[in-house]
Amino acid sequence: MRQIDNFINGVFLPASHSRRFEKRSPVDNRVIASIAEASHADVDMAVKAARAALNGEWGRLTQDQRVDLLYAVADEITRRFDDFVDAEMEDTGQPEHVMKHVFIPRGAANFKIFADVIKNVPTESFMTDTPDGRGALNYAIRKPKGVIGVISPWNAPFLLMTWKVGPALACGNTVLVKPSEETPFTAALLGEVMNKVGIPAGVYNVVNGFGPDSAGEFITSHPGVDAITFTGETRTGTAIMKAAATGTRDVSFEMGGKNAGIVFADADFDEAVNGIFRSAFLNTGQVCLGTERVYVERPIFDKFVTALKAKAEGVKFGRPSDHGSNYGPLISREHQTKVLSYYQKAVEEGATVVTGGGVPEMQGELAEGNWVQPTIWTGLPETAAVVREEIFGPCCHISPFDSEDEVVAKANDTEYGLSTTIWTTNLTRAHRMAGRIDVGITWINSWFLRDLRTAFGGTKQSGIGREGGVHSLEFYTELRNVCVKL
Ligand SMILES: NC(=O)C1=CN([C@@H]2O[C@H](COP(=O)(O)OP(=O)(O)OC[C@H]3O[C@@H](n4cnc5c(N)ncnc54)[C@H](O)[C@@H]3O)[C@@H](O)[C@H]2O)C=CC1
Ligand SMILES: O=C(O)/C=C/C=C(\O)C(=O)O
Repeated sequence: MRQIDNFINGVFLPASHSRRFEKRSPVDNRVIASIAEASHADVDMAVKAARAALNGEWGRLTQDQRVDLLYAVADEITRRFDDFVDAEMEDTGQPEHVMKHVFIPRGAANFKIFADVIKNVPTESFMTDTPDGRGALNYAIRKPKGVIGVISPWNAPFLLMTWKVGPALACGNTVLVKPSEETPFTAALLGEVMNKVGIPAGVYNVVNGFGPDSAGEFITSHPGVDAITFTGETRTGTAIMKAAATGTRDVSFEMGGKNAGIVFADADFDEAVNGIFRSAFLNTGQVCLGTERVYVERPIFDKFVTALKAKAEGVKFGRPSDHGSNYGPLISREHQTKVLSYYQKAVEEGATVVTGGGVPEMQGELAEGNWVQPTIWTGLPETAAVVREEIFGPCCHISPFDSEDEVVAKANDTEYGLSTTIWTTNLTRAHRMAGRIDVGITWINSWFLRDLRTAFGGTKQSGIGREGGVHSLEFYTELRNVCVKL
């Protein structure tokens, strides 16, 4: 059984009040780890360590030295690739191929890309006229914002945590990370990496625990934290925003979604089916960018539903490392209960259950895991709860549509605005649609195809701010203007 401690000032420490909590495996609900729950005093100690590093060795490094260290972090993650894959598989129960090809390589990339960005992105300068004709030069310099609170979720723990830590460190900040209580493993492993490559003590700190009245709230309400970056549920974002208002700290939020997938009759049919299958069911549907509302142009509606059903019924449930398995459980019993309550609600609302709707039959210890079937519904109005509310499970509702105006109106009729995926061979229409759908990220004939230089974030209740490439620099640095009279 793993013992996970907090990582403060370069040292793994148990909680000062000795409290610990259990971590269970999603595949069979066995207790697989004991986690130190950070106290208020631990968080305070971590904030002080982060501040001291900022004012000490870390703050004195040149940009080139910092960049070299971040490259070393990425290389060390790659050298310990199998450890990270194993830890994340154990934590989330998700298949090995997803860890190996998406989530863990992305963690390493998150350090490299922002090391490159900080090195290569210029700041602005202006030559300014003055009344005496001598002129002035204005130029901007970037300064780290300070101690950054990083609050991250459980669905892609390493990817989403490093997506914040990478740019924060590249910009010269120090961080205080609170991974989700459901998935603390890789944040702890990253502490070992930081020590190994020589990141100064206090730059990267991890405190474990829960949200309210625990490590999450202790971070967001701590006056020594200069800015907060959060990924998680919209209602948690609301609570964090209130906490951040004290001291008027800056926030960057990536939150929920109820994303639409749109398939036109002229789409490459097989590619569209595969694309929507991935977007609805990857990671057992626990992807903020995932598609829970699918709209298919009427002439191909029945054929599309049949094809997606066949793919959903082809998944192989099992442990991440089981040969031949390609489908994992939900993260927790609590989340399984939530998702199954929506499966029940869909039936009560009159849905046609095309496939799924329950729990697969699992053998032996696996029968105790948080499994649910990939589920497809049709026949519901746009007002149905399962069509409006984020479920965050492997399920989607499919409706037919007859016109572009109709589908744009339906796609936009939500409080969220994170992403959409559009499938068509008519690129003129695709570009037009991209301008009309109110989301932060539109994929055309693709989904979750990421270029880390691009702006990432949501409109409406899906987020505040953009991260990625230069946009991350806007959040993780203060731009200061210097005016020189010539
Ligand atoms: N827009 C995006 O990029 C993404 C959004 N998400 C969203 O995340 C959600 C799933 O993740 P969860 O971990 O369930 O989200 P959550 O909001 O329950 O928890 C996220 C983190 O916030 C912490 N937390 C909870 N209450 C807090 C409080 N009052 N103060 C400070 N910290 C607090 C939790 O302990 C956890 O570390 C979904 O809604 C999903 O859409 C997930 C991934 C990406
Ligand atoms: O690519 C990103 O930066 C964000 C990805 C989000 C997920 O992987 C997720 O929500 O699962």
